[in-house]
Amino acid sequence: MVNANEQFTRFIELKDITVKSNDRTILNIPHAIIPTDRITACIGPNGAGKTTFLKLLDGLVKPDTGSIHYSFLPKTALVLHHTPMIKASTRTNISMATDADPSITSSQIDQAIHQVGLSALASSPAHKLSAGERQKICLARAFLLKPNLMLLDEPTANLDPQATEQVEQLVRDFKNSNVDVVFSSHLLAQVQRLAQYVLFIDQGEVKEKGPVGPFFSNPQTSAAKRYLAQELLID
Ligand SMILES: Nc1ncnc2c1ncn2[C@@H]1O[C@H](COP(=O)(O)OP(=O)(O)OP(=O)(O)O)[C@@H](O)[C@H]1O
Repeated sequence: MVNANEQFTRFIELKDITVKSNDRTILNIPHAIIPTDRITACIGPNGAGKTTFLKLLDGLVKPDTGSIHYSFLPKTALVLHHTPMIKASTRTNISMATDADPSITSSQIDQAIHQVGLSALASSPAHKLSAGERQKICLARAFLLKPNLMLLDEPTANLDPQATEQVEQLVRDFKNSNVDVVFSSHLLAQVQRLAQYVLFIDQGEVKEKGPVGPFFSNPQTSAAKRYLAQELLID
């Protein structure tokens, strides 16, 4: 059931979710709603469970208990950080999306390369590109799969400010072309720039959630207060 104060047009509802690994509980979410009609950020300390959470939404990780209800027919694309490139051109790496969807056309590939700003590097060896350029390859490949929900795990990890800005703009472009986005990040300023909604995950639990503004100005839980204070020290 959706909280009466929070009217979402598209959302994912989790009930009684646990994800375990070797008897260790990695996620424990009795109930949570993730609005996908707005850009949603997952934040929390290292090892909190953010990547596992995104994999769960993607279906890559199956819950040990509980259920996930999508208010729409999900077609997800998950982009993990540190995705390796094959030793081939940018275009070939992006074309690998056709393995998952053979109906992708050559002109759609060109369009995706153009959209992420890699036209000049289309023939360059992908494994020699910068971290930012490689991330754009991953985003282009994911976008080609025509998802309605992009799940991005730390999409600007290890990127410089200029590449970060470009990737953030691509995320906005995705949203503007009706692709919902849920992303994880350790960059609080980025979350405030990009997201409208935030989920604070700590020790495998969604400890706090809500619109970005109130979360940052007035966090409710001691765990979120502590996390924000510590992150701001190193931001
Ligand atoms: N395949 C796995 N097998 C065993 N343990 C795992 C596995 N994947 C994740 N974990 C554990 O689950 C916990 C959550 O990991 P996860 O990568 O989801 O956290 P995170 O919040 O994304 O961390 P970070 O911010 O460091 O990327 C960690 O303690 C991790 O060691």
